[in-house]
Amino acid sequence: MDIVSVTNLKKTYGDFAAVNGVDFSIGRGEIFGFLGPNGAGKTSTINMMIGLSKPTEGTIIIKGIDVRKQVKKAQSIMGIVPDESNLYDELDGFENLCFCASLYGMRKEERESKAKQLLDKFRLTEAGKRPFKAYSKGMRRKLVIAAGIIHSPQILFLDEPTTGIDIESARQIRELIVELKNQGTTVFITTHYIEDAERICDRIAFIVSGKIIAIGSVPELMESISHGYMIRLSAEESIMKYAVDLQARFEGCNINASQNNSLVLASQNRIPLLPVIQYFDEKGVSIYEVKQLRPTLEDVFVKVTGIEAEKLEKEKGVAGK
Ligand SMILES: Nc1ncnc2c1ncn2[C@@H]1O[C@H](COP(=O)(O)OP(=O)(O)OP(=O)(O)O)[C@@H](O)[C@H]1O
Repeated sequence: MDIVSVTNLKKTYGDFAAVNGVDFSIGRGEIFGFLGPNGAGKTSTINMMIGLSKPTEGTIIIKGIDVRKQVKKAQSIMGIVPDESNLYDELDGFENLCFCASLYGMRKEERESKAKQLLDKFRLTEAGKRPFKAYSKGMRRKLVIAAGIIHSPQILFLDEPTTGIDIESARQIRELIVELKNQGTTVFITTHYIEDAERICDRIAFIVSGKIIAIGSVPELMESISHGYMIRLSAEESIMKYAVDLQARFEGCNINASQNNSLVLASQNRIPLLPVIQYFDEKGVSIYEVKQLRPTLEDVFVKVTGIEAEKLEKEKGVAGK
């Protein structure tokens, strides 16, 4: 059952359409990812969904609530984690969390115990006594996320949660997102890290220039590009010299050199393995590995967007990734 339904969403700044007719829905308990390069319209979309900015056109319904008409009611079931910190520099970690909890009407005892629990979960118990301004980038991001989930929201919005932070903090954040999903929370996440999207998202939308150009689960997106069949053969010695002969024998196969002592066979049809192995056997060459190669989400992204995956990840300064 869908908890979010977005229809024909548009945001224009003057003549420029930052979000240009976007439609998607999110199932309850799903992790839904928005993946796209700088300026694609990710933050503009999330800001409209959380009621921070008004759509130029379109509707956003969250758990039956029209966000444009009942923004406060919709926000009461949301957790919001912006890409920039929204916490107080002078307050310590514990005080910041308690303050956020008080905004959601949580009682003193409940907010203090939840704040302690979250500091512990993010391994920030010691840091919880220090002012927020003394935190590293990774610690800041973790505390902002803790503040966004302190009231146990039904749907969590995360804008670029792992951008520019250390590997360990990014891993802890991914684990937490999956844990929240397992407890029934729906998660909307924007990212330009293909690997993050592939690892944790149930469904992903690729957004470029304000439009969704592909949407689906990771396997669905992978199936959407015609890749044919590819296998890689690895031997103890160089087998490149057999490439021309192999190509002549196995019609429709393209043979490419891979690294070291490997060859890659590609074909639009299934490649019969036994005759290929027998061929090498007859030549006295033993094949120690045969691996089927599948397209990655990165291949799909590059194919449907025409944007190099490396460019996408380099855009935001990925120190520590
Ligand atoms: N307030 C604004 N006024 C004018 N243009 C804006 C405004 N906010 C965003 N834009 C433009 O809208 C486009 C989409 O911006 P948005 O921040 O939504 O993209 P994004 O996908 O989140 O990018 P990034 O990964 O860089 O954060 C960009 O071209 C941006 O310059």
